[in-house]
Amino acid sequence: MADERRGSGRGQRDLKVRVKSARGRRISSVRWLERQLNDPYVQRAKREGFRGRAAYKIQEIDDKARFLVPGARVVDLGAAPGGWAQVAVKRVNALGEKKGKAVGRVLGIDLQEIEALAGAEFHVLDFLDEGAEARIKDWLDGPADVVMSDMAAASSGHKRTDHLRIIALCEAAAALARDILVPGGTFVAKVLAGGAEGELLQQLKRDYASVKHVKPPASRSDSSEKFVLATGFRGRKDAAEDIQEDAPGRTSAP
Ligand SMILES: C[S@@+](CC[C@H](N)C(=O)[O-])C[C@H]1O[C@@H](n2cnc3c(N)ncnc32)[C@H](O)[C@@H]1O
Repeated sequence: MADERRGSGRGQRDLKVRVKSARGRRISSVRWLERQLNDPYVQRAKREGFRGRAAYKIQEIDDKARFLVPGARVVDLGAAPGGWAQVAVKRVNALGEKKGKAVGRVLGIDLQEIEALAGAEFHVLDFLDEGAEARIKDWLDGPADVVMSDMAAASSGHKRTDHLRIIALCEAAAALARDILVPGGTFVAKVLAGGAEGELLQQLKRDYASVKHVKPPASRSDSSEKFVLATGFRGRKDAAEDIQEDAPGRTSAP
């Protein structure tokens, strides 16, 4: 977090401290601190060893939809600092911990470096770069059961621009999901108010048995964020052929 101090007196200086929020916006540190101190999810994340309160968003979504199952192969887009990955690692490896059996896989990418996490593999990558999808496919080396995206571009301060940017990220994530998901797979991605719309929503409805928008309790009520949750990937004829070549016989997570 950037921290810049202006003003002369100490009280005045403290009040004028500015911090950079996760989205790059500058907000008052007083407001930010108040929010952190009063936020039960922030305190809980500290107690439970999560890297951020965002972890509870995917935990709550998955508590209802149950796609992070033991053995699942998960792609985590916009994974820094690693909260969603922590939840995924725990859930896809549950059998492994108990019985020492084959475990799931969590592959995360982000613009930023992510601190190592046992059970996950992280790469620094701009998902919008040409060739990003090919690199993820190379690293994954096989199909995925879940593609999840919490990617959010730095806020421009202009609602419509932010909405268009997040939809562009969501569209790119959906395109990857369409290429690598096994039949029955799940796609979950952050969108803003208005949700997935237009061609993206139509495409998701064609590709998945169920498409809905969810706002988990951990997502702040004053935030326009919500998530599109698409389950029961129908499979794509050509995608299915690619997947069979890579991993014969694989249809879904055990
Ligand atoms: C809200 S944070 C993700 C939090 C994460 N799910 C967690 O639980 O720790 C959004 C992330 O999206 C990443 N991001 C935004 N645009 C991206 C892009 N084009 N490629 C990769 N990551 C991107 C940002 O760097 C940021 O770390």
